[in-house]
Amino acid sequence: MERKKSENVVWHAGKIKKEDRERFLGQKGVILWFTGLSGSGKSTIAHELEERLLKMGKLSYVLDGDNIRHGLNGDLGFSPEDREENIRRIGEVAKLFADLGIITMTAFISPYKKDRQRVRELVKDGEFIEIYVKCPIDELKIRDPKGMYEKAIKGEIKNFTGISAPYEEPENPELILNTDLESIDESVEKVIEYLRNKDII
Ligand SMILES: Nc1ncnc2c1ncn2[C@@H]1O[C@H](COP(=O)(O)OS(=O)(=O)O)[C@@H](OP(=O)(O)O)[C@H]1O
Ligand SMILES: Nc1ncnc2c1ncn2[C@@H]1O[C@H](COP(=O)(O)OP(=O)(O)O)[C@@H](O)[C@H]1O
Repeated sequence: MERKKSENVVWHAGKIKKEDRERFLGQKGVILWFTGLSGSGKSTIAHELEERLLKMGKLSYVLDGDNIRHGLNGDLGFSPEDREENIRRIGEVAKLFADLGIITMTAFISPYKKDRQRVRELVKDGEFIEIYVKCPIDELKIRDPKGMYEKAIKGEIKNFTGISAPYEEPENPELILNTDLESIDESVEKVIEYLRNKDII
């Protein structure tokens, strides 16, 4: 989607920098970008991780459909163009949250490689952590908590990711969580270990 660049708008740099806020919080501001099919576990794992991090004294926040697709992106549907715009806006919001020093999690299918890559390029190296929440489609058809796959298979929902719309798998994600093989706790622990190893927490 072509967007008009803002003209005659001058960037105003604040006195307080990201590093100052990070020192204040005792953590690094990063984006944990969960990507994967509907029902793979993005939202479940992100919210569980948010709770675990808070118990450890670390501040995080989950951007997901509840606070984005019902609000900021309430005007967008599921065409390729709308999904692209969905991810573009979420990327910009996630960048702002990470700039605050918050461990920012996003839980969106984000099916297109180029859209995820564009978000990666918004922030510094190491600040975009792509987490592929992987689960075979056959398992998702069984989980199907909202009956969405059943409807999509019957053709009652058009362009449904994994059934009638594409999902482009990450090539080199920082982490892969196999939610058909590991428990929610094991996945959460893998992310915490990654954050510790990279001195993010
Ligand atoms: N056509 C189609 N394709 C895929 N998903 C669909 C579709 N229509 C509705 N839904 C429900 O919307 C949720 C996914 O929205 P996302 O914002 O994550 O999608 S995307 O990143 O823009 O592709 C996801 O809901 P949750 O699983 O509750 O997140 C889907 O079930
Ligand atoms: N190992 C697992 N990891 C994450 N979710 C799991 C796992 N096993 C079963 N589930 C279930 O799968 C569903 C995942 O739903 P959700 O987190 O909303 O997915 P998404 O955000 O990717 O659409 C939940 O009902 C969750 O309880």
